[in-house]
Amino acid sequence: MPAITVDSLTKSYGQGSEATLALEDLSFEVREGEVFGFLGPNGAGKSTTINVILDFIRPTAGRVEVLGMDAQANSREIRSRTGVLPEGVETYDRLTARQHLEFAIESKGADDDPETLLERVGLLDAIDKKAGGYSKGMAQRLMLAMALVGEPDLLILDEPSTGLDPNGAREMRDIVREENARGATVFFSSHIMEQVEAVCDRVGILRDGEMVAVDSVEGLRDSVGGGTSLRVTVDRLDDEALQAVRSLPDVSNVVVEGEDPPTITVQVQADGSKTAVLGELEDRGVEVRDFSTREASLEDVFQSYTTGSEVEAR
Ligand SMILES: Nc1ncnc2c1ncn2[C@@H]1O[C@H](COP(=O)(O)OP(=O)(O)OP(=O)(O)O)[C@@H](O)[C@H]1O
Repeated sequence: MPAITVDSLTKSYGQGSEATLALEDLSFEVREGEVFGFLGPNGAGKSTTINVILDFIRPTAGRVEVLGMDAQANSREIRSRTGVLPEGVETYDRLTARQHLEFAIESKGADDDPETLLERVGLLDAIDKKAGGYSKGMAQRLMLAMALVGEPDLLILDEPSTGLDPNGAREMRDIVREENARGATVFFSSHIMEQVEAVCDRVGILRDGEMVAVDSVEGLRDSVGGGTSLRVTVDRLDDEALQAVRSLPDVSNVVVEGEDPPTITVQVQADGSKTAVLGELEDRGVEVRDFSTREASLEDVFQSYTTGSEVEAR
């Protein structure tokens, strides 16, 4: 049984000409026991999906099942077995971290110890301080501790690294791993590939309300094929030159990265194709001002799936 099944989900906000189509016929599964990274740029529809999963908003069409139950009919039971780190801070200024946790523990009928949870998220020092005086990162740590209450079967984390410094982001990843090792399924959203590739078994890439890729981190890595990313700055760009580069063998993901100065990035698979790209541009009368190369990363895959229309997804 999958932990989450999203089936033909459509959500539009507003009506008539004012309507925004946030999700369009979205389908995917999160398997039991996996860490699933839900990636997409701002506005792709990640929070909307999470809000439907938790029955905070109702879909326009389609259906969602969570832990084998209907998301709408069984939302109460689903929430009792799920730990949620929502997007944006939702702490109460006048309550301390201990009071926040006591409240969460009582509402879930759990028997966790607030001190143990706060120690795990690195907030034990501030246990009796009011949340109103917390930094963004501290508030985020407190919200995470609340999500961990009651050893949930499913953790849903919406942009969990928001407000965290690099150390905090690393600790967050450690907690995701520990929770997963305990048996929890983890579903987390991010707009930064780097944050998900270290901990995720699989990644789904969302763009404009549609899933454009779902694969294991390994599979995505294979799709970059150990190639090289070449970045070229030129004096001008035209369609003919772009088309010529696109039609070269062993060249993919030709993306116009900037207009001023005109810059393109290209993924090349073979050693010779780098010179072929530069040669092709010069043959078309385009002057190469500068170029650099680096090993292609998953970030390149993410970028190629989520930017502009100048994309040739492989
Ligand atoms: N309550 C709302 N009313 C109208 N439009 C909305 C509402 N909530 C979201 N939208 C629109 O739906 C689309 C998807 O938004 P959503 O917040 O789900 O994206 P997201 O991927 O979570 O983005 P972010 O990374 O910025 O949080 C956007 O175009 C957004 O403007």
